Amino acid sequence: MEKVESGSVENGTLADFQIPAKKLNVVFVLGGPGSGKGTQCTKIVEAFGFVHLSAGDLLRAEAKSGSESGIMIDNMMKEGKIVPAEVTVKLLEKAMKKSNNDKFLIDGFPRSLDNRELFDSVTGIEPRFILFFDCPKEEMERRLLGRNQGRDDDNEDTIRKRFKTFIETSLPVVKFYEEFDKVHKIDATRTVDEVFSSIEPLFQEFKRTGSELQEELVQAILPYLSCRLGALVHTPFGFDK
Ligand SMILES: Nc1ncnc2c1ncn2[C@@H]1O[C@H](COP(=O)(O)OP(=O)(O)OP(=O)(O)O)[C@@H](O)[C@H]1O
Ligand SMILES: Nc1ccn([C@@H]2O[C@H](COP(=O)(O)O)[C@@H](O)[C@H]2O)c(=O)n1
Repeated sequence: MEKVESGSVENGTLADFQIPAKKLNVVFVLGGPGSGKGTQCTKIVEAFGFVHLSAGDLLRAEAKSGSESGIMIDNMMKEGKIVPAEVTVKLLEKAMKKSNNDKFLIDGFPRSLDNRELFDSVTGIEPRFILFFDCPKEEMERRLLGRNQGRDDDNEDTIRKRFKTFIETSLPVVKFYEEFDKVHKIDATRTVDEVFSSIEPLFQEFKRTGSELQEELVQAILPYLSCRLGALVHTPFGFDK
């Protein structure tokens, strides 16, 4: 098993992170397979400027990358099993360090008590709260079979295994956080917009200010501006003909 380099951690902070762990805003998004986590994360990102990190997406990308652990990840996902925490935490840590943002929605994580414990000891990050999408199995199954995104695990056999893992391994994480009053349980059976309306108030404190929106705009147009500047420098008389 690959081990997370402990050299990357200093006093509960990610050493090469620009922002101390305590100042990062992390929300964990949990719920059964197909309960609508990814769909709502997209809407939260649009409205509140979070970075969306889906543990499942990171694992799928790693599986495709041809890395040493790729085949093991692929096999575990096909069996609906939880990939060893060392692998998933490392991928999340890497993705978080790459971002300048201080607000992260971590979707589909922690999926086991092992996931939770390792993330805590490696990053020192305490989640602000946990969104838990509550949805009956029949509705989740209907949604997964209709998703049509070419996922290898959206078939009846793997879906059955994913539900079993969810009940046996992931629900204990929700119970853990319930003890600390950190869980917002959301009725996920409603329409996408209704579900979003019910979670929106939980994110009001993260509403972007005017200057943050301005900064985002500057960041978005910077690559274009530097490209134009480069063109000007290389054009005789300093302008395009
Ligand atoms: N409230 C909703 N009502 C009906 N369909 C929905 C709703 N939310 C999401 N869906 C649809 O259900 C399917 C699963 O949604 P989504 O991918 O967001 O779930 P998920 O919880 O992220 O699943 P997984 O854990 O398997 O990645 C998608 O096809 C999505 O369009
Ligand atoms: N923390 C996690 C998250 C996911 N997995 C594996 O990925 C599969 C797909 O996850 P989705 O969130 O995209 O549905 C899941 O069934 C697990 O096999 C994991 O191991 N650990």
